[in-house]
Amino acid sequence: MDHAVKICGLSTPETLEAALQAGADWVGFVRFAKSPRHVDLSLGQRLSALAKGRAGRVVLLVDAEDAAIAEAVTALDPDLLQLHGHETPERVAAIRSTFKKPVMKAIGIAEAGDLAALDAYSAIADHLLLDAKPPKTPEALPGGNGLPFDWRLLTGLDPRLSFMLSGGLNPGNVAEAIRLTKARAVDVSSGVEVAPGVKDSGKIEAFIKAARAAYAAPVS
Ligand SMILES: O=C(O)c1ccccc1NCC(=O)[C@H](O)[C@H](O)COP(=O)(O)O
Repeated sequence: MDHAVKICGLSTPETLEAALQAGADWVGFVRFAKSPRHVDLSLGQRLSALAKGRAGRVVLLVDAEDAAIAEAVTALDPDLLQLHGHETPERVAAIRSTFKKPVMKAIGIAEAGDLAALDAYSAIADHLLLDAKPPKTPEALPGGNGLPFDWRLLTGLDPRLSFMLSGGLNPGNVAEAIRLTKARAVDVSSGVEVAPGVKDSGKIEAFIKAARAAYAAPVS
């Protein structure tokens, strides 16, 4: 995942094409009915087929049962499963083994103590996504809220730990986020939208360009 850029929550062929043309390494499709970015199986299948061989295809699931995972895997044929709920390390291991797909576990970070979860998940998941914890309001989504966490919390991490950074990134702050956290991969959803669930091709291009420039810059 070195220097990888993921655009999450794509739900139209036009914005997916913009992400692919701009050089996204990963594209994400959300399977969570309460999300404004949710794709049904038919649309997800169509979008995933458009991306096949051009970028890694990620299906995002939240505390999904095996049957729901099975239908998403069958229809969307993902290259990676992103688990964005409260899945335990045991559940992550079971999903990985049952579906024979690499998994990326999202871990919510709000304070230093949240980093304690990293050891258990890094032993099992293929990738870790460090994201902001959702606000404690009943209507908040488990992710995709456009909120950053305090990136300084990551400065003491073992430099060998590879993770994807997300939460409130946008074209204007992604370079600083990469510089501060040394994240080897970045992920965005709200920061390339004009309204919840409505992606903007220009913002997608700007985000990928800014991340690429940051990764090309000499390390300070
Ligand atoms: O995007 C959603 O609607 C969503 C719903 C449920 C769980 C996760 C969800 N999104 C996760 C992401 O898009 C990102 O991986 C991450 O949370 C960053 O989002 P953002 O802060 O909006 O860039």
